[in-house]
Formats: sequence, structure tokens, C-alpha cells
Amino acid sequence: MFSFIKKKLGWGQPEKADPADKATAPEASPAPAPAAPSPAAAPASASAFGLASAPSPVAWVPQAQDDTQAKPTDRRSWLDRLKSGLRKTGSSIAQVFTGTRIDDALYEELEAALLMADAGVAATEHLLADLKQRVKDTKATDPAAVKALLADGIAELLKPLEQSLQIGQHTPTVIMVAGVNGAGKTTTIGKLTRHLSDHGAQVLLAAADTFRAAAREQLAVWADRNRVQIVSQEGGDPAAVTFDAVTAGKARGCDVVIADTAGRLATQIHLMDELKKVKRVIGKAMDSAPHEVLLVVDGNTGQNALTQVKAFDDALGLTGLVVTKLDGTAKGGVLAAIALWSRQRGTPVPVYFIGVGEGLEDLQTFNAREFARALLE
Ligand SMILES: Nc1nc2c(ncn2[C@@H]2O[C@H](COP(=O)(O)OP(=O)(O)OP(=O)(O)O)[C@@H](O)[C@H]2O)c(=O)[nH]1
Repeated sequence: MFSFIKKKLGWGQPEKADPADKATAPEASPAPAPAAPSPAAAPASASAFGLASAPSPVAWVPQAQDDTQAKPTDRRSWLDRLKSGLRKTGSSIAQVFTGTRIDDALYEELEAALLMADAGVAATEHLLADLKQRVKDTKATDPAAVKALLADGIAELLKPLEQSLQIGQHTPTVIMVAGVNGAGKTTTIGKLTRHLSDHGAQVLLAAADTFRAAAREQLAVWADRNRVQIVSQEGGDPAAVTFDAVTAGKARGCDVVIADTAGRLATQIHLMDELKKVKRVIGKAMDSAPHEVLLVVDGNTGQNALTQVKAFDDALGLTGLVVTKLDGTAKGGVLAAIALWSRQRGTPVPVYFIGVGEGLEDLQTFNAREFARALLE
């Protein structure tokens, strides 16, 4: 399990809410008392993190090392789930290295295995060329060593996607969540909310999926479960709901506002226009917002995930991804394709989290090295 670490003195003491402002968000539930920060999340002083001289505000950093701090059993269980989810692919790539020779046939087999794993043509070519160079440089002669070199190449390609979601630079940090139907947006928001509130953040949810009543109810259940506020409205304009939520979040000194939006295909132009409007209106409610525009993609959709990332990025300018359902039949190679595309884009679109199950503990930070290993096991 990962956790968030506060790096700012005074964190956990949100500005006093303006009671008058509650009236501006008609259907907002009453603000619960913020969860007490855990000792790990609320250091006695910023210097505990070596930040005494750091002028920067901010941040909660779900750290890569959190994974290693997790209890061995926790860590095993989610890694095992990831591995078993990727096993289909893993075994086919791993199979390539069971022989004794490194020759053209091995590279051809590997090419086919990477393509089968959804890496796509460009990332497959990239990884093959990279591997050949590594083999040449190291003079590796043993297939097991070549497999390890491939893991290095994949980890290096994926590394720029391994970044932390920064919370705390703004009050509130506004996170807009988008994706196609059923990708796992609401579930991811629920899991993220739990982790944030467990670490003392005051979270407010915006039910901007005004289209589907069940979606609002589902988000309300998560809000209830996590004892956080929600701004919701039956029918109406998703942009208006989000505007109300951000305004209420500002007035109440909330740490994070997360907007759940209705699922849609990037080809549904009017629905994508609606999403652009939600983003614009968030900016009207708060100058710098949204601070994060996250796309939730289902890891089982293969190369289609890359198509979704490109299309939503064109429309919204993505700042991060959550790849869900990697415990299912996902082949995982598409992350290599996303990483290569990200490299060409200039600024990587990081994978802040991966989903490896439906439980609260099944939202994990992305670790390039571990993912590369899981892919090849
Ligand atoms: N196995 C598994 N299931 C997941 C994961 N994340 C979400 N789900 C499941 O996927 C289904 C759809 O999740 P939702 O959160 O409702 O998806 P959504 O994107 O909000 O759906 P719409 O609002 O219809 O667009 C639910 O059954 C979730 O429990 C995951 O990481 N692993």
C-alpha cells in the first residue's frame, strides 16, 4: 500500500470554512471533521524530511519507496495480482528466452511476443533495437542475461511515467477525472479519496456525471464510506456542478476537489466538447485549476488504450494516467507504447497509479522496474 507524506508545516489545518458559503453549493453534504492525520503523514516538522531550507510549498508525495515500506505480505499480494494479471503476456515473452542461443530466430520470436503483448509496432521496434545495442555493449551470450537486458530496456523506457501526484500546492488541488465508460473512474476516485483522507486531507467530490443517476449514487456511496463531502445535482450541466464544487472547495479550505465525469468515447464530439467546457469552467471557478486532468484507462483494452490517451490528450491536455484492471487479462505492453508516445510528446504523461483489483488497497503507485519485471515473469 502507498501513502502520502506531508512535507509542509501546518498541513492538515485547512482554512476555516466560511459557513455562509455552504449555501452556494446547494446539494453539498455537511462537512465532516477532517480525518486525523496519521503520525507517519504528519511529521513534527518539515525538517524531518530535510526541508528546513526548502522554500517550496507543497506536497504530498506518494513515494516509490512507499512500496518497499509496505509490509512484505501487502507488497507481495498486490505484486502477485499484477503478475498474475500479466502472466499471459509474461509467459509468452519469457518463453522466448528458454533456449540456449541468441540468434535472429530469438529476436523474431521476441518481436512477435512484444506485438502480442500490445506493445505496438513502434515500441516493439524501439525495444528490439535497444536490446540489440545492449547485447552488443555487454557482449551477453546467455539468453537469461539477454532477458535481464530486455527488462532494463523496458524499465528505462517506462521510467519517465513513474511520477508522483503532487497534492498541496493549491487549496484546493483540483483533479478532473475522465475516461471511457466503465474504465474505472469512479472506483479509482473512491480509492484515491480513501488514501487522501486517511492521511488528513479534506476531500470534496464533484459528481459531474449528471447523465447517469447510478454514477452519482455510486460516487455518493464512496463519499459516504470515506466520510467526505460531495456536490451532486440531478440532471443539469456537469460544468455547473463542477463550478459549484470548486467554489465550495475553495470557500471551505478543502485540500482536494475531485471531479468525476461521465464516461464517453473520444469520437463522440459533442460529449468531448462538454468535457472541454467542464475544464474551462473549472478554470473560471479557480484561476490555476484544474491542476490535474487524469485519464483512467482500462489496461485490458490493449492498443486502444493508446488511442484513448492520444484523443483525450488532444482534447484536454492530460497531466496523468491511471491504468486499471491490470489484475485481469491485461497484457501490459501498451504501457511501453504509451511511454514511447509520451517521449515523442516531449512531456511525459505519467502513470500516477495502477489498479490491480476492486479493493481499496488495490490502487498502487506505478513502479517502472517492478512493472518491467512483472511483464517478463
Ligand atoms: N478487477 C478490477 N476491476 C476494477 C478495477 N478498477 C475498477 N474496476 C471495476 O470496473 C467496473 C467499472 O468501474 P467504474 O468505477 O464504475 O467505472 P467508470 O469509469 O466510473 O464507469 P462509468 O461511470 O460507467 O463510465 C467496476 O465493476 C469496478 O469495480 C481494477 O483495477 N481491477
